[in-house]
Amino acid sequence: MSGRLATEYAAWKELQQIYDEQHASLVLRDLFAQDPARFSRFSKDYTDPTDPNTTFLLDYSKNLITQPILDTLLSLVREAGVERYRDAMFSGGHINNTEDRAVLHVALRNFDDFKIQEDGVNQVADVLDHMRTFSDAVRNGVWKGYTGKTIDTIVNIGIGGSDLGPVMVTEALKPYSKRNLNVRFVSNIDGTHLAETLRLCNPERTLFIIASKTFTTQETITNAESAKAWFLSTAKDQAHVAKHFVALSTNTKAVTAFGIDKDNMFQFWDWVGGRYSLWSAIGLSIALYIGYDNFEQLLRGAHGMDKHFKETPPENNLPVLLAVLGIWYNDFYGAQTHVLLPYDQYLHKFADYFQQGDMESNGKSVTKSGERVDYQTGPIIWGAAGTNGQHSFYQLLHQGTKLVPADFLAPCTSHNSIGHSKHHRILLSNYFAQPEALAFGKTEEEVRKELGPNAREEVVKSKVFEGNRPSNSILFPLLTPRTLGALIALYEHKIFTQGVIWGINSFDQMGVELGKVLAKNILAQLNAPEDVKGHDSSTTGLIHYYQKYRKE
Ligand SMILES: O=P(O)(O)OC[C@H]1O[C@H](O)[C@@H](O)[C@@H](O)[C@@H]1O
Repeated sequence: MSGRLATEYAAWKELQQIYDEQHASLVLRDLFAQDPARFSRFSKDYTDPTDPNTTFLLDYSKNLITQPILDTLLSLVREAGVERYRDAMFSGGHINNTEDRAVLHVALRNFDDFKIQEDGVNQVADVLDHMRTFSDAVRNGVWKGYTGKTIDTIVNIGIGGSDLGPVMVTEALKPYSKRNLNVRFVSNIDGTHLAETLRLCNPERTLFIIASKTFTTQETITNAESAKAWFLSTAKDQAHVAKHFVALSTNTKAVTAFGIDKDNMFQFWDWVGGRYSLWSAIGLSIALYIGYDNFEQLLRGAHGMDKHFKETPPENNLPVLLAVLGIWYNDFYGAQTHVLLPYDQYLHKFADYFQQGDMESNGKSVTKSGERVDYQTGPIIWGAAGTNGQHSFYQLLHQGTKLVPADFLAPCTSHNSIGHSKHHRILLSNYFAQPEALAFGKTEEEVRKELGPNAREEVVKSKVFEGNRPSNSILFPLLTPRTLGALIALYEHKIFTQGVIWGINSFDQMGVELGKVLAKNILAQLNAPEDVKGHDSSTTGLIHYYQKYRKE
């Protein structure tokens, strides 16, 4: 267990010095002008080591780096022991030290390639088989509801890691779905979410998937109980539940206590973190929606990236490169956020997904050995699909006072070539233009030339784009299950690498606990004003106001 403070590394100190001395002269316009080979120097073609047809391009030339800076960032990777930690993860080491657990989402998509020893790993193939048999039966209409009708709607009830991955992937891979099967997601405890979803469902033809690693999450269990009550209000007989409710969990006892048959439970293990679980049984809604074969392609794409991450030296290792570039801005330039900008409507949930993936992993302020960090850790992740973002927040990206490093992602070919791909050409012209505008801006001189000698001074100034705003561009042929798997794993390993450098445990989530405990206490006090005890005056006042106006 390392958990060293990142600021103690020699490479970190060196980077600080480089930043202090050079940042004012790191200007993308100049860097490109000085080096005609900059693009080829700072871009990489990825080819899946297990499948030559899965490829993408990562262009990181529009970053505020030179070769010596990148070399120093990579020295930091070596000094922090990223490769050692990576190997420990892949071999089942208990790198989640606070919970004393292995971190083995890579074992869920391994296909017997890496040798991994840990309880449960040898059951992965059986669970995948179970998922295949079940999803085939539902999709082919062999699995029937209690009145003999086929299933037409899947409702996944889960939250956090038991929701966001399946939501993102089913949206992303919609072109691979069988269009006569709907998939819906209920996550929020707000009854509105369940009520509005149930309005669209026929109890005779709906399959509920109760997805919860722990099977104790208040939102999920409450939603699941209410869904069961809704179902039974029509189906009447408890015996019919078996045809309409399945569970995805590590907690067999709680699943059977809920009334779900053990045969209808899809197992996973404590070494699968919630936010890394879409590859496990938690992906059942994905397999149902796009078919098991496509789900397997997703896993295989991720496995290809795992192999790349495990076997490639840092200077050519794409997750490592993304990680160090992020650290350069986060820790030396003081960037607070990182924006994910997919130019693909199918990826419109990508940023939401990595909000949990990144922020729950690296939003920590003590190291693995319990020391308070004296530097910034995980960034705020946000984003939206292009071009919508351009008409919303890009103003700030271009001319605001904040530095927001950006990742632009796009497919060369769209699944929807309407208008002879006219839409896609326009979309991609924006995908190419935005990083260019961010990087190179528009000088005062250029603005003056454009507006002529009579232009008002304030207008000239308002039209200047300072530029020098960094970005990565990722371009792939088509958004296939395999490519998506590779892209998700790319970001997972980026997060891993940054966590190791920051010396934190990226695999626990203690920060979600306190609010849960306080809410439980407050729930017991909501009935009467005199029950409200032990709070500050603000919390007490808020609860009293609610009690005055609520209606059952
Ligand atoms: O799958 P579960 O156990 O219901 O947990 C759902 C979510 O709960 C908490 O918010 C965290 O622990 C998340 O990491 C987790 O994904």
